[in-house]
Amino acid sequence: MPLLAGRTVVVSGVGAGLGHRVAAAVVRDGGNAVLGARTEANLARCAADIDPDGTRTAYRAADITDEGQCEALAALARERFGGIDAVVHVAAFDTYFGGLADADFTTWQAVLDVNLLGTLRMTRACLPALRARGGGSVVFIGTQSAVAAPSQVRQAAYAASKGALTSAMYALARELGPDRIRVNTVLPGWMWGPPVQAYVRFTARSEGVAEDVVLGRLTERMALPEPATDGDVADAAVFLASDRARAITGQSLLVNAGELMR
Ligand SMILES: NC(=O)C1=CN([C@@H]2O[C@H](COP(=O)(O)OP(=O)(O)OC[C@H]3O[C@@H](n4cnc5c(N)ncnc54)[C@H](O)[C@@H]3O)[C@@H](O)[C@H]2O)C=CC1
Ligand SMILES: Cc1ncc2c(c1O)C(=O)OC2
Repeated sequence: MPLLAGRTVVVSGVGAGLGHRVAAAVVRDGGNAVLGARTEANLARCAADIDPDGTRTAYRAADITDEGQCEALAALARERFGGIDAVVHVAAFDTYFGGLADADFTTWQAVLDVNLLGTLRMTRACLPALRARGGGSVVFIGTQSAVAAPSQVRQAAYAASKGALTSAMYALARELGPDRIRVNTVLPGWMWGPPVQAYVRFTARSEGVAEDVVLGRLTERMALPEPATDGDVADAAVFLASDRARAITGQSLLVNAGELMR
């Protein structure tokens, strides 16, 4: 049987990068994907791409800083597909990098409001539906920067927001375990998708070096020759979302081509 046959998975933060890949993997593996993000045009494009017939996707604009919009996304899943089996939280404020000395704490608060509280808001909105199914799976997307000195600097707010999410996972795994709701985290490292591709292009151009040189610097610390792609991270997320992970909860899974191994 396909991994997600008959299952409905809510995906937050469906833009050009990981969210699109998770949604695609859900449909590929036989599930229904309910897509949320702030920009409806991106959602329509994603749905048309992964499900041209429109039978296994539904979408609506949902900003995870707004509780009502989180609840509306969960309601859409119930209306369209009769419930929720899993939620994968991709949405994140991941573009802000700045040092502590010149920190603008208003921005730092916004990072926490999206990455930490937004993810928890969205989780809460899905809880009644997950409970009604007799169990389910919650998948957070963290970052390797939350668990080790990263290959990036000037991102204390971002790393802290994702680290707090990983910590919340432990408490929630215990809290929701009796209802057979599992809570796990995928920790990507440098993930080869549109945002990192744009970073490599930008850095190569601004330093006047070839893109291969910049990519070489990123992969230097990895055990494997190439970085993980957003598709690799999506595959880990749909595994954790599926019943094949039925005995796995409260766990962090690094998907980073072995970057921290040496
Ligand atoms: N790119 C990388 O190498 C890494 C990415 N990550 C994490 O992976 C996930 C996906 O990242 P990418 O594919 O790189 O970037 P992305 O830009 O595709 O993903 C973030 C998405 O969240 C959306 N979003 C932002 N604020 C939102 C809000 N308030 N409500 C709803 N949606 C909102 C954005 O519009 C975007 O579509 C993020 O959680 C990111 O923190 C973690 C480690 C490395
Ligand atoms: C948003 C983001 N971009 C790039 C990277 C990370 C990240 O969290 C990370 O942990 O390692 C590389």
